[in-house]
Amino acid sequence: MLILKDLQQMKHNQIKLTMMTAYDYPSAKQVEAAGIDMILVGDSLGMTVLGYDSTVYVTMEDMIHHTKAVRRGAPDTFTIIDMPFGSVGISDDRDICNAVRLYRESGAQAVKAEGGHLTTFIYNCTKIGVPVVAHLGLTPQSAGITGYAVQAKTKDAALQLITDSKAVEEAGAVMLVLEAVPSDLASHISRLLSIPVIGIGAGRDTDGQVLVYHDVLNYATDRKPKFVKQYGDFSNGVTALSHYNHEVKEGLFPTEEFIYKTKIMDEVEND
Ligand SMILES: Nc1nc(=O)c2c([nH]1)NC[C@@H]1CN(c3ccc(C(=O)N[C@@H](CCC(=O)O)C(=O)O)cc3)CN21
Ligand SMILES: CC(C)C(=O)C(=O)O
Ligand SMILES: [Mg+2]
Repeated sequence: MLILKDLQQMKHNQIKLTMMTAYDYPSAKQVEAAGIDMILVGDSLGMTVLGYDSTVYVTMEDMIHHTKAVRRGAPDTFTIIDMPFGSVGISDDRDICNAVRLYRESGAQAVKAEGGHLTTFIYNCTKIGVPVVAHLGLTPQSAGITGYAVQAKTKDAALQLITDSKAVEEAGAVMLVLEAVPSDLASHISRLLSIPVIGIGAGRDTDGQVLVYHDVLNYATDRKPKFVKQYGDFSNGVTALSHYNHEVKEGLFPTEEFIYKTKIMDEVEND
């Protein structure tokens, strides 16, 4: 498995870092088999696999449950667990207890938390040995306030994002995810920081990219952000399921090859 040091070294060797979300055993197996560097068990699982219209309903238990399955599917891939809404940013003691619990119960190699206000939290985690990935720009847990719009479009907001990025690095963040920000700004921040900057909707000059598994594979997602490129098509699963439905209704399935055959009823009836 690539460890944190390897991943951080890749930035300095100018090798692009790849990250993809996974939420369960089969998706994790596929991401690992594809050779992707890192898995993010995103709280996007609330939308992609649990069917909520927002990430704010995702619980600590949801995150741990899904991450344990991911670890079984991808035991050799560096895995990051999202801290769900309400589990961080409330009070220093609670925040760190939640990070410790997610880290040790899930088996993930790092926790990720949204927002530039978390420098104390990042510092406290780092001090006791929990690696933290920071997430700035569009932070979906705050969508109730910001919506899902591109962030840092004004000069003040751009300067604030630069300040926050520097601050999370100084607090000890091991990596930074930048979501939905102008590409020139993301490029600047990537050069400014020593830690890897992973972009989603942040242009091509970040140190790496992350996308959501279900978006990349067109797997029953509702709407796609502009930054999504679809590389595969799992929606054709519906065609297969319709075919199954039809064959059972018409008595076409199961055929001989799928049937257990004995003469057991001869014996039962001759008794
Ligand atoms: N399937 C999925 N993919 C994601 O990338 C994702 C999730 N779910 N859930 C958690 C967050 C939410 N994210 C989102 C959700 C919507 C937009 C979106 O619709 N953006 C619009 C712009 C909207 C606006 O300007 O107001 C776009 O066209 O990109 C972006 C990011 C990213 N994350
Ligand atoms: C979109 C990525 C960065 C994320 O936080 C998630 O999938 O939850
Ligand atoms: Mg997330």
